Amino acid sequence: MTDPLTAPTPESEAELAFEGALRPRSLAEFVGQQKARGQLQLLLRAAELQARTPDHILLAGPPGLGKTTLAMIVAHEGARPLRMSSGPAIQHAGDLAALLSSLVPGEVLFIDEIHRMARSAEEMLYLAMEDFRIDIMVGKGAGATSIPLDLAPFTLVGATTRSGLLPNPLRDRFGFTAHLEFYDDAELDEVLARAARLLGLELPADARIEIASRSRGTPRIANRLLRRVRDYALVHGRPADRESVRAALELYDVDPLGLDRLDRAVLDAILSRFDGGPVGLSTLAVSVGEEPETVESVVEPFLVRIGMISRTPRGRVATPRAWEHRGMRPPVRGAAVAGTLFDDDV
Ligand SMILES: Nc1ncnc2c1ncn2[C@@H]1O[C@H](COP(=O)(O)OP(=O)(O)OP(=O)(O)O)[C@@H](O)[C@H]1O
Repeated sequence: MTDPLTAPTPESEAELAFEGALRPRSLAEFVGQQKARGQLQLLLRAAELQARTPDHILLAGPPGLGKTTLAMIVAHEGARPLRMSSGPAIQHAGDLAALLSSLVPGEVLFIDEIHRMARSAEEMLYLAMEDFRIDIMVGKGAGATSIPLDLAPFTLVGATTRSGLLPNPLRDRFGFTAHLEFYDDAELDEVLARAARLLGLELPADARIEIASRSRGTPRIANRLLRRVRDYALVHGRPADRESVRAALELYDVDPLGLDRLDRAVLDAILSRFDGGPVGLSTLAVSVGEEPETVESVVEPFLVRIGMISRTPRGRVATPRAWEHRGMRPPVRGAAVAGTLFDDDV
């Protein structure tokens, strides 16, 4: 169901390679996120002046806004080695112990989707972050003992699309949290200009604006749309101009606001099946055949941001703009909205 153009993470090797080629390598090359960038710069410089490892860093925000890129930059700017892992890969404390005990001094450890790490590993991480030490449990039951193991000093960079799911003790151990925001059109224009330059593609300003406005505030999506436009121009022997952008994006079903199939399915479900809401998250996710997490972390933030839906204590509700955008009329409301409140995870 997820659209490959706007899917939260790369779905193929080719896509990964394409993303890799366009990834900024330094803070100076990193577009936008001015506040987070300035804060990070200060933190890295202070660590450098004191010849120590930088504080642990938490990067929070929707997919595709540059969390992995920033983790790589933290390593690159300090000429430190980088180890990459992810929450789902750490399902036992032992997985984390193996990872931590093999770090070299000064290494940057990036854990993507850190909110999905096993609880037992999370607890081990507290001590590791604070004291660069872990306790390894040996044996079972009454005879079990713990052996302390010193670790090399490291910087943990955690990334999460759901910072609210992180337990407070873990969140508190990060020296700095950057909340990445959606990019505005001017920033996406800059991302696209840079990408076009790297790809050796001539992309006029009006074509860039057209792509930027359909990129859901997300550099990953801007770069993907650019790739499709480049293909279109190549196959049709046309310049990558505004007409090519429009034709290519129409072909791929990306509407003028950047809504893709899943966004439209979610909106249509709220409008048609639930009379505009309120509807709870899991009911909504089931009705569009998606995981609640995808609806919550990928679809909703953007629809809320562009004023299509609002989150209320009783569930998701479509706004007048959503009715208008989908060319539908809101129903005439009676005394109560019936039949939608059978899940409580709003
Ligand atoms: N500020 C930026 N300037 C230029 N390009 C960017 C920027 N942020 C992201 N990108 C581009 O978008 C792509 C996706 O970024 P990245 O993988 O860092 O996102 P992410 O937030 O880690 O996503 P996920 O949550 O899915 O891991 C990168 O390949 C990079 O080319």
